[in-house]
Amino acid sequence: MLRLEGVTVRFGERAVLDAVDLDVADHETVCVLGPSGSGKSTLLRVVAGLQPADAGRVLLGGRDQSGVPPHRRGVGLMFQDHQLFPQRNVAGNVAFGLRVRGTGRAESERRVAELLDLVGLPGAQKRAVGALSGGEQQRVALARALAPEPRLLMLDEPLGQLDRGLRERLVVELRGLFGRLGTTVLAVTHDQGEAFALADRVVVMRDGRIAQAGTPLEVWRRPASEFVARFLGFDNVVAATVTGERAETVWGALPVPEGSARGECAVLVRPGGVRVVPAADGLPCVVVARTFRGERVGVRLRPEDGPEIEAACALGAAPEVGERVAVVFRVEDVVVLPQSRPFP
Ligand SMILES: Nc1ncnc2c1ncn2[C@@H]1O[C@H](COP(=O)(O)OP(=O)(O)OP(=O)(O)O)[C@@H](O)[C@H]1O
Repeated sequence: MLRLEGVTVRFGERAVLDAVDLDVADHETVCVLGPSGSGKSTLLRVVAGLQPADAGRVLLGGRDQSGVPPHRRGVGLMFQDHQLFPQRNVAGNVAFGLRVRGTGRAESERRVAELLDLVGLPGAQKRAVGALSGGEQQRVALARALAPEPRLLMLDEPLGQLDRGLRERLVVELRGLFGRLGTTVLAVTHDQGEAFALADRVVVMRDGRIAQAGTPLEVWRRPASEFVARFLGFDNVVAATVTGERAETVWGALPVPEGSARGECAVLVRPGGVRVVPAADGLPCVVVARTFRGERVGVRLRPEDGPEIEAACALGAAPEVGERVAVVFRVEDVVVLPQSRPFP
């Protein structure tokens, strides 16, 4: 459906997109994740035809899009601030793209009603957009983007402005909706929770390049680099030398999965794999903080040497601040990070 081949965009000396290759299959939802300034919006703008590429090609349905203006690409765009037309009511907003295409009045009304049902706002045609809540406006913007039946729907921080509860609900609804419609979606977000919940595949960007692409589970289980691991919120990362089934680190010898590549690297331990044990049996640490995280307590531990360690403990089992404990590491939660490009 969509293919980017070596797409590069430069602003002055700086490559904001640096030889990006990306494929999006029919009916697939791909979420592009990355810190501010990593080039996510620029990627969408290039695909939409709003930003020319300095090198490389964008293909839609196998056709090179160079020279094809935005309105002829058949892509729908929904921006962060959803830019509804304030002087039009809900129906006027949703029907906008249909009118531009010359759809007749009766057909347009039918389609607007159908789309409003779809986004959970049945009968809202006559409501003024200014009187809608943030979440309702977001749904209207989505209905408007879907109305011309774009072959590719692109969303830029689609839920950025909304509060957490509403975002979590809408993500679930969107995923269901895209599945039912068979829409192909390329979305951009800086929120990993949102990307993981929405996407079939996530693409993590760093400085205009793809740092990792994979299913949410693959990326979560096996971050490809220290950058990706830290971006996903994993901070238990330490320099290591893998010598076989062990990795030598400043925290002592850590067990590593069978077949891990030997040599210098960084190693991540997920907090769930840090177990607090009786003091004689592991790496001695002092508890420096406890953070309540719902069913678990995040316990911050300071070893004698090396970076602090975060453990996720069961509610009743979390040690108190100031306590002296020891920790051991579960091999299932140890990940050898093959690319050790320094962070940040
Ligand atoms: N028209 C422009 N002229 C010069 N620099 C630009 C232009 N557009 C974007 N940039 C720069 O390119 C970089 C990437 O911008 P982009 O908006 O693609 O990042 P982003 O990952 O979407 O960030 P955010 O999450 O903050 O929206 C930024 O450093 C930005 O300042």
